[in-house]
Amino acid sequence: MGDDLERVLLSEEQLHQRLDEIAAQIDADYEGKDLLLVGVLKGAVMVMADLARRLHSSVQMDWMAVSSYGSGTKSSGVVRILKDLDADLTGRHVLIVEDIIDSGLTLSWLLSNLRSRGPATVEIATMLRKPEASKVDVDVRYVGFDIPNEFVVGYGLDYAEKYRNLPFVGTLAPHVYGA
Ligand SMILES: O=P(O)(O)OC[C@H]1O[C@H](OP(=O)(O)OP(=O)(O)O)[C@H](O)[C@@H]1O
Ligand SMILES: Nc1nc2[nH]cnc2c(=O)[nH]1
Repeated sequence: MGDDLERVLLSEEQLHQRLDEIAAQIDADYEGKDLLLVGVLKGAVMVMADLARRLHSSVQMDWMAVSSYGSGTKSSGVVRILKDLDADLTGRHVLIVEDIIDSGLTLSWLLSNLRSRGPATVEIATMLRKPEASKVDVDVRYVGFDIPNEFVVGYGLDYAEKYRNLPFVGTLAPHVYGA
């Protein structure tokens, strides 16, 4: 995989240090409350696993898989549920866990979908956020890193289903895109 990478944007150590800080914040914010973490497949698998292990209280974890009806690489904001949650959200404290917010359209849809299920609270944690996300009115409680508007892979993020298992976040060399 090494030859396919252009540069490392965030090292494994940087990601883990930031997760330590975010987990401490979440522990403090949800003290005495039952928390349900909702991971958005597939990209959020790494951040979910690493974040959940850092939390001191016992949390529940559930998963959703969604697909945007966008053409090409852009999300359209029209979302189809491929796998729904098992949990009933009524009265629950829900924390959506994402790997990246790019256009923000997926999350905006997800937020209103989950809010309609009667939870006590719904908040969002994302490892990465791109500048475009600021155009959508979504309040993100926990952000790992604000990154430039570049296509990134690793730590759950793929290009054509590859590179998800890289332990860091990086950019791809032009030859990978066929340039
Ligand atoms: O803010 P947006 O522009 O809507 O993009 C963000 C979404 O894109 C990625 O998922 P993707 O559709 O690539 O699926 P994956 O997690 O299975 O790779 C990511 O995990 C977010 O869910
Ligand atoms: N792999 C990957 N998926 C994304 N989905 C939205 N933005 C990105 C990105 O930069 N990389």
